[in-house]
Amino acid sequence: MGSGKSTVGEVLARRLGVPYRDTDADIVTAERREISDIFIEDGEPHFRELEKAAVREALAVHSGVLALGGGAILDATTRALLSGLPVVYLSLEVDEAVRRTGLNQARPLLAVNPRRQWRELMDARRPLYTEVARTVVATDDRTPDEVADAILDALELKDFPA
Ligand SMILES: Nc1ncnc2c1ncn2[C@@H]1O[C@H](COP(=O)(O)OP(=O)(O)O)[C@@H](O)[C@H]1O
Ligand SMILES: O=C(O)C1=C[C@@H](OP(=O)(O)O)[C@@H](O)[C@H](O)C1
Ligand SMILES: [Mg+2]
Repeated sequence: MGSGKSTVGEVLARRLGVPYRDTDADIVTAERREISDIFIEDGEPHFRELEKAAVREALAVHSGVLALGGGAILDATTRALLSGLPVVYLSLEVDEAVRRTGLNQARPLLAVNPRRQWRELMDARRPLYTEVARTVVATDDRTPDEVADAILDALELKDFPA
């Protein structure tokens, strides 16, 4: 959360001239309610089911850049679907994560004590991100454009689509 998946995903897709899609946005559109409302009204397990289906659907029909929500990789089926794809793990440190997500109530998992919550989530998830990612790109001192550049470098796509 806050590493810039949604922001950089869009920049990257534009650079590559391919479509962009974000599974959180897909869920919001399909449900006609915000992610935070889904968490409040139906709980996190229900959100995770919606998320798993949204990722499966997007991977089946979308070709381009896909931004996932930060917790999507908690699901083993999702991790299996991602294996072999050029998955990028956008990393960042806690100070910058809190600066970026700050007082934003859109992320229900960070609504109370964001610094501690973010650290705990990351400690649990880091091994899963590392497991599914082809490459890790640090985002702390980079603008979204610079992060997109670093991704293109890391995936050796600088000359795409030539
Ligand atoms: N490289 C960056 N530098 C500074 N701010 C950023 C950067 N990437 C994203 N942001 C900002 O951080 C917030 C979270 O970005 P977002 O793309 O929603 O992250 P994610 O989808 O990983 O949760 C947004 O306000 C966005 O404008
Ligand atoms: O990390 C998480 O568990 C979540 C991250 C969010 O997406 P971003 O990573 O795009 O903020 C969103 O899917 C939801 O609030 C849960
Ligand atoms: Mg996002």
